[in-house]
Amino acid sequence: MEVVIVPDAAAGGELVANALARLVGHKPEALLGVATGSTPLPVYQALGAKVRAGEVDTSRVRIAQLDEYVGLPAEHPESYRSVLAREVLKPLGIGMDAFMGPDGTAEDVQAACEAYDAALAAAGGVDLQLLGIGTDGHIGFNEPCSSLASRTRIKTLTEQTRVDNARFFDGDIAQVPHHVITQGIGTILEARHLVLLATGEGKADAVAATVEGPVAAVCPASALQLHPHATVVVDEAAASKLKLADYFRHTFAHKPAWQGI
Ligand SMILES: N[C@@H]1[C@@H](O)[C@H](O)[C@@H](COP(=O)(O)O)O[C@@H]1O
Repeated sequence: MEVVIVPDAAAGGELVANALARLVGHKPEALLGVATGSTPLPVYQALGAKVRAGEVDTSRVRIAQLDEYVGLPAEHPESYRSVLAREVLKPLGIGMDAFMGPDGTAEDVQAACEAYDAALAAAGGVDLQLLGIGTDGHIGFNEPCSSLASRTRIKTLTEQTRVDNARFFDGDIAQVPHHVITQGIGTILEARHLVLLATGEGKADAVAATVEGPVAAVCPASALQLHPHATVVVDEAAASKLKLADYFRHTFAHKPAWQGI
């Protein structure tokens, strides 16, 4: 696992956007796995700027969704499908025909989950999966003690996650669904490159457990330690509880520039 410590969220956004641009440069039809939440927004902004400047051609890029609320109509402004259409697809100039995600309104949720896993595999698999992290170490919506081998399935949110996400629902927790569909941890681990981005002091404990703790289902993000190509990009605040911070800084500073992340 590589840990890159950046000065701030904007620098993290630029670093990850550069990695995405480089990927799309050598694989124009790349399948990019994207995450919602506030943390990846600087990535989408930085990549959007490159698209507008003509530095990146997204005409063949495909986008895959990580997780979704169950029961919110697709057109609800806070369904993750709507959020991604607004925050990722539109700024990157990508049409909904290049988008794939689970159906959060399906009557048979389990069948919709299995269909999504099959669709990801049929599409050739995710090339780069961008991840945020919850304060409890969740990735996607894989709450603590999710099986590290899990596939896409329905999950029940913890109250903490519902409280954290109420800000997107006018601060009204009653509007936050209890159930979600999330790519499983086993599904996420199948992506060719995992990039987890974390910013702010509130993520420092979760980042330390992810990077320096044991691989344990109680911290779902620690599963990244099992992946052959996982990159954790953190700002100084999110890195503040890493014991090996100086080592990570030294290693990245001396890495050959051509290698990227
Ligand atoms: N399902 C999403 C996660 O994918 C995201 O990583 C997390 C953190 O969000 P933020 O980046 O806003 O802190 O929020 C939600 O729970």
